[in-house]
Amino acid sequence: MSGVLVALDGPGGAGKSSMTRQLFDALTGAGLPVLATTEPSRTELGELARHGTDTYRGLAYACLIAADRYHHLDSEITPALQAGRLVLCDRYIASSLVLQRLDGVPLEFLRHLAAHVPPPDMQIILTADPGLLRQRLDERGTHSRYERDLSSCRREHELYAETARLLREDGVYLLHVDTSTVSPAELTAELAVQITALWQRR
Ligand SMILES: Nc1ncnc2c1ncn2[C@@H]1O[C@H](COP(=O)(O)OP(=O)(O)OP(=O)(O)O)[C@@H](O)[C@H]1O
Ligand SMILES: Cc1cn([C@H]2C[C@H](O)[C@@H](COP(=O)(O)O)O2)c(=O)[nH]c1=O
Repeated sequence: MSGVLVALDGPGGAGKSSMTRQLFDALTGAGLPVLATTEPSRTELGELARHGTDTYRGLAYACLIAADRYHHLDSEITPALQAGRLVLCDRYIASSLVLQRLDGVPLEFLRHLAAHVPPPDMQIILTADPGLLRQRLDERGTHSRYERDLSSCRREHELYAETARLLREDGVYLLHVDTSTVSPAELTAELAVQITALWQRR
């Protein structure tokens, strides 16, 4: 039996990590065999990518992120899917199609790098108004140079909207969710219903 891959992406501060944890708790509690994971991965290569945003940029960083994704697929995601598990991945291809473009990497090159990456069975894009994202990041603290100022929040927000359109055109099942108007608990419940329905249809 094959598993299901759900990717959560969206601008910094949209709530990807919080929602991944809440969905893990809700879906595990409902008896589903969930693996929650993240990109960059928790491997040595992933840690290099996660902590290397001030050292590596542009094409080189895009290749580092892509290498980590292929290694993550080989070492963790594909075995879990083959074992019939539900994989929740905090950041996946959509993050590259946005963040690496913020670095000036051409879309065509990024698509080429992702040519052998399996698309998720469900792509969730969490979003919120850029001003609110900025406020959340200022309160929580930023994680990287991509979260520096309001103008980068705005550009990231626009690129996620464009990326959502591109992924839909490619046939990816995509939910684009605004987190500014719904409470985290309501959102978790709503997304857990959608994921459970997908799980039952697999
Ligand atoms: N739906 C929400 N409503 C209000 N605050 C939220 C919501 N989701 C997340 N937050 C808060 O916003 C901050 C950022 O959340 P989180 O770290 O989950 O975002 P993220 O998308 O994973 O960010 P990053 O890309 O920087 O890792 C945290 O302080 C979190 O508590
Ligand atoms: C998957 C992915 C990640 N990144 C970068 C962006 C951030 O600097 C870190 C992730 O940290 P966060 O706590 O989740 O914000 O990795 C990237 O540039 N491209 C990617 O595809």
